[in-house]
Amino acid sequence: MSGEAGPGTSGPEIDGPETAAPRTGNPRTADPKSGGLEIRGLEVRYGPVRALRGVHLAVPRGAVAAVLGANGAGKTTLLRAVSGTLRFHRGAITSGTVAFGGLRIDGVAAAAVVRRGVVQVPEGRRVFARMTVAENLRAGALGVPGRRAAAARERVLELFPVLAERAHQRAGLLSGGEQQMLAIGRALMAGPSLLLLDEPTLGLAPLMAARIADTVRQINAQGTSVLLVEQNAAMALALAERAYVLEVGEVALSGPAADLAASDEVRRRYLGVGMPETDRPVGTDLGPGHEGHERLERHERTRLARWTA
Ligand SMILES: Nc1ncnc2c1ncn2[C@@H]1O[C@H](COP(=O)(O)OP(=O)(O)OP(=O)(O)O)[C@@H](O)[C@H]1O
Repeated sequence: MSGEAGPGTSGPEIDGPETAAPRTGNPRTADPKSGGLEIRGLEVRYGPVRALRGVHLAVPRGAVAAVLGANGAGKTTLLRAVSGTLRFHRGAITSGTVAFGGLRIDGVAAAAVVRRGVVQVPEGRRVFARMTVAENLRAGALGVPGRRAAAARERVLELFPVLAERAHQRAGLLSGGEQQMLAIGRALMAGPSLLLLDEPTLGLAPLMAARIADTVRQINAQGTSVLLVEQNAAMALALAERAYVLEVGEVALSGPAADLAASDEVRRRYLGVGMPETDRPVGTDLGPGHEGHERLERHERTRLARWTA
């Protein structure tokens, strides 16, 4: 990683790549009550492509942490490594650990990671387009006991009243912003302790993006931790307590979000280039992992079919 992105250019409070390790020791022995996410020395590969290297990151319980970085920096890969969905994209953790609530979750199947309370909202608002809004929400509550699912549904509809109004509409007919609300709502149906959000404002008009940001704040205020990946650096730094900047698969900078927002380095490289992709139409940001999304969707459909059979 380039030395130019180190602490010298960014103020004393910001950790450079060498000092980004979280405080706790072995995740196997970490305090389960801490409830936080701890990533240590993470390396991820897609076949010969190394997408992440030596990544340390922590999201304490109840916190919002943001991950910034240019296209291809490895942000989505990081979320996949946490949610156990790498294998749907032909990727694998080749080194390091991911722990949540003091227990290792690397190597744990995606459905089991959800049961541990970690749920990802994938990039590109992957709602089930042909299913209704209500069916999409129900799909998010697979395996959740009835009473808890009903409470989760109530919470979701309170956060997003428009989803109640559109309950019987096909998800594919919703606007981009409404689809994003549905994608977040579906994730919340599982009652997560940690929500992984991948570019939730991508392609949305500024007003809708601000609404989504408000909702993220609300969700966090209700007790859910958030790991937020965003190219809209200004928004992410305003929401998060702590932030990480990924560059070509490595943590180049990390520290309190306010310090990063004030750093010349971050201002020059990431602020003011906040939303370069707002012109992209909703749902077309497929990138190299597109096939994987389809595999993941097939996997979810199979689970759904088993459940409804
Ligand atoms: N399924 C895949 N197969 C092979 N390479 C992949 C796959 N998914 C991602 N990559 C590669 O891994 C690296 C990190 O990609 P990733 O999508 O995690 O970056 P990102 O920061 O989320 O970028 P973006 O903002 O464009 O989504 C890139 O070099 C990308 O080309």
